[in-house]
Amino acid sequence: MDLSVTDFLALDAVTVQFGALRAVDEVSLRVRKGERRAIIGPNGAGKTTLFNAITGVVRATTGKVLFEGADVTRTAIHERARRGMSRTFQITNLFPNLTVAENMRLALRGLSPRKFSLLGSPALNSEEAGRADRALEVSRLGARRDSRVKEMSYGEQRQLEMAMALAAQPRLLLLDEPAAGLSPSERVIVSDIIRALPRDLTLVLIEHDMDLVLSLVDYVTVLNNGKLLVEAPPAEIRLNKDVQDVYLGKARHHA
Ligand SMILES: Nc1ncnc2c1ncn2[C@@H]1O[C@H](COP(=O)(O)OP(=O)(O)OP(=O)(O)O)[C@@H](O)[C@H]1O
Repeated sequence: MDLSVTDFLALDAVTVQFGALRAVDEVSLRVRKGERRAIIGPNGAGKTTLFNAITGVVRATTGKVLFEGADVTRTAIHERARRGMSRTFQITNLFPNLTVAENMRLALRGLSPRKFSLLGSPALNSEEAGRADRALEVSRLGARRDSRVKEMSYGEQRQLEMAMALAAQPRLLLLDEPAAGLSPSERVIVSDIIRALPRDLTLVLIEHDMDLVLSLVDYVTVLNNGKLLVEAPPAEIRLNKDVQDVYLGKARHHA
């Protein structure tokens, strides 16, 4: 077996502890290059904390995170980003008074809005501008470059977040609830965008909408109380009794 293919992203017994709470409890998983993986589970299961441990927002208390064979467990966020990890957040992270193009510039330069206003509007070089344009096209915002973020729909704002994450040309893209808060028609747009992403881009996504998620991914990891409950292809997930008890049952009660 080719280890460089099988172990694109590997978590070995990762635990993230907040005081007495094990938000993530000895989770091990392997994601292959080009795979599309969903992380699902009820509220508080540890999904976002697991994302944070992968990207470096929090450090694993114990266990290891390996990215393309390198141990990145203690590596800073920006260094993990430089190695090819990119993510979106559950809550939008945009600058509402700036245009789409200006937000893209900030994302590419990693600047704060304060520095941005002090420096004016530093132009992108042609390679960066090309990347920004391609990411906007893929995210179906090619015609919205000059729109102010605050004038766009929430769905378009989520698309812009995706464009900003894609502009970094990641090899691993992590999407935290990309369809949360969207209308049914906006969900269709976001799922079409995700489906059309290059197949060699490895994708890990958290999503509460089961129909959406099961139609997008190759494999599903279910967390419950910080622990890995089930790993299976989408077709098996709906039929799994443990998943029905723990996840679908709770989701029905929420509805
Ligand atoms: N910084 C923190 N300090 C203390 N506890 C935290 C922190 N971050 C998360 N938690 C707790 O860890 C547990 C897991 O939270 P997490 O946000 O990872 O779950 P989740 O599966 O993403 O939930 P949701 O679906 O509601 O977003 C929860 O009990 C949460 O309250």
